[in-house]
Amino acid sequence: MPSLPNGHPPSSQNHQKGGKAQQHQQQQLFARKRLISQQRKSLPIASVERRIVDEVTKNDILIVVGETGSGKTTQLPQFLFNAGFCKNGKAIGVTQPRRVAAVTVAKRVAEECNVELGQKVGYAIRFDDVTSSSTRIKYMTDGLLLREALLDPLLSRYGVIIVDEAHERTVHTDVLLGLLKKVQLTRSHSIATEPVNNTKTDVDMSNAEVNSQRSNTLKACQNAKLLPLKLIIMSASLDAKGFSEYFGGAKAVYVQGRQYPVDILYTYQPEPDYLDATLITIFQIHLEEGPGDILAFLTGQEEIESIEKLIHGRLDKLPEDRRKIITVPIYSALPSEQQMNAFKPAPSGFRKVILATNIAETSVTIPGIKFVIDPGLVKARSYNPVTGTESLIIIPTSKAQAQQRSGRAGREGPGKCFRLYPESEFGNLSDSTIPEIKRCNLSNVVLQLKALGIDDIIGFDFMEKPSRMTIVKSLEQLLLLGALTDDYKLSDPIGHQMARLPLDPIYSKALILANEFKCLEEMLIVVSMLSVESIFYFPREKIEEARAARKSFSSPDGDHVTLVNVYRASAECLGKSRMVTTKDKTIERNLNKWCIENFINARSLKHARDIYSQIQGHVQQMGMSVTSCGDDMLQFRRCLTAAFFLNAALKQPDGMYRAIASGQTVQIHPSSVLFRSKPECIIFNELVRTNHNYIRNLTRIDPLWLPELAPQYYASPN
Ligand SMILES: Nc1ncnc2c1ncn2[C@@H]1O[C@H](COP(=O)(O)OP(=O)(O)OP(=O)(O)O)[C@@H](O)[C@H]1O
Repeated sequence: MPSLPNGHPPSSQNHQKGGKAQQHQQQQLFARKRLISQQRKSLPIASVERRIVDEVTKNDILIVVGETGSGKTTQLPQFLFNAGFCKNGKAIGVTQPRRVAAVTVAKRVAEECNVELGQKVGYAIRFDDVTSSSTRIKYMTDGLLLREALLDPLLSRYGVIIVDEAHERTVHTDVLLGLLKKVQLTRSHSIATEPVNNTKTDVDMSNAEVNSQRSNTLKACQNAKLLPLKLIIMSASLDAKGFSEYFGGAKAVYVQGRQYPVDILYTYQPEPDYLDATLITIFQIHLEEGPGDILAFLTGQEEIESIEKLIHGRLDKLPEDRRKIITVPIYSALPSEQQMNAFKPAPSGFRKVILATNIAETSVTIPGIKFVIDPGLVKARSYNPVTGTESLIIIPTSKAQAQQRSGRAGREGPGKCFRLYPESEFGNLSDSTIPEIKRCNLSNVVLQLKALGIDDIIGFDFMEKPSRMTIVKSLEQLLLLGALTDDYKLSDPIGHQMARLPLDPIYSKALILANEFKCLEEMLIVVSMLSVESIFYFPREKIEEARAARKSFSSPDGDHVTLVNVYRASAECLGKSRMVTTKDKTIERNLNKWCIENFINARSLKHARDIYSQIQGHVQQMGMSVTSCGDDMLQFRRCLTAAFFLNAALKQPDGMYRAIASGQTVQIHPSSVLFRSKPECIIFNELVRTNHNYIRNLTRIDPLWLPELAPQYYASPN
């Protein structure tokens, strides 16, 4: 019998209490299992299990289209597992465009299968792998599967790959589709074999190990008879015809029926201010509708934060008993643990209002959501290959996106979706979203394809080809960054190192250079801080105090050094080493306090610190040592120039700037610490297009450094 801490045996009363509690817990568990089993049986897909298994058996490529919530993501992999598709030791891989979906769906499926997460069912996303050698159903982001292909070019550990939410057409999905087509063809022609088991991820290995593993895998596959790869393309809002044509007339299966109805409501008139309309709708639902949580779609972190404040401001004016609302933000720049808060139930009696970007648009089931508010807008990437500039713009959603958004309601019972535009406008929306590959800089894609051994990028079998000009521009950029040799092959070691870092090529190069310039610590800080949104926080009611607080960190050298100052100060305030992490509760409390006092966005800073430690792990694995240049900011600015030389701008007589590479006229964003001083020459990280071309995140440089540090670009006669 276990004894209590004071040495006494537990009393029989305690024992009884423990026994009752345990019994109650067991009853609850049993009831939950029964509920889940009933839910599964009632899903529309449950009635076609046999048919789906037959179709997958007969067809190597299958397109599955079914209503949102019909059970595709959670059930189909289980059907295939139960039908014996993993008997040969192979796994079923399911890709998702977003991390949050991969994680939450894996958790649900593990629960449905009654197994521990990471065993039979697991997930893997960038920086977080919850799988083991026994994992047979693996949810992951599409980007992660692409990285796996770097080491295992024939994806030999998978018997089935399901590309879920293919309608989203992210850049990764499109590249993956082309790659999977090629892998499938190669695998069906290969001879003889044993499964190739890679348990290491690329970051665990040195360059030589990576190359040797790739070539071993290739040899094993060539000498081996790999089972053909089964490929399933899935979505609720898919252009099945287009996908079928791309895959040589692949068969499409339609799963009929939805679980619960969702009422769609439109406004009579277009709304002049969608944020205000969102706010009004939230309160209308709260005051007039029955119980149920609300999911509102907004376009970004800043909007989410401002609506959050407005909600709380208005709540204060309501009678005490009507104030029971909790707000939960969810957007991609939020760390995964914080994203998971959206999935936790609201305290009893409270209504949860989730303020989300399109990150919560597909695949996820957020328990409790009954009402969806959709203003019909989304922030999307846009790329101009002529100037080589990428920017984020707010555009109307497509019909497919609107359908996905409404599909987040009606998953546990009937729901309502409030579209904040007239019904006539819905008819004018485009059917599907323009594939991201047609509206972004492709340097990352080209680098990945080169690392996969695919050299002919223009000839690659994309479902929809990006423009030739965009590809050429990306090749040029990679050449200038030193990732490619003169004959456009991946350079060694720089190109290989850049491909292994899970960052934009320009940031990967910045880290490699910083290692040489002995300021890797500062560059890691900058890359981490630039990976999150809005470090500084300017509440309207305390704007002067917030400005004064920022001034205390400001550097006349520019925004990058200012970010380094913030990061260092945050660590110093904790009295720890500079690189302290934020896992400890006391540290977290101190950090929060410090952030409030200094008008720093605590969420963003914590996220930046987490990213810092993750990338630090990567660069250390690659053999780099994280040294600091201390206060020698000259050295650091020179390094920034060597890395971001493509984004240099010169002041013009009228006070505007000319971006040297694109020739565009740009101006300094008012949020920059250099807004007033307007130095002669600067490098910048971001071009934001509103009614002006604004540049953000700047550093003052000496123009003479450009030909010295980037002779490949500035010393050439062109
Ligand atoms: N985490 C969860 N908690 C509660 N119920 C869930 C959860 N995940 C899934 N479900 C239930 O399972 C149903 C099917 O979900 P699933 O994600 O498989 O549907 P889907 O057809 O893939 O939808 P979508 O096209 O929107 O991704 C949901 O409607 C919901 O009832």
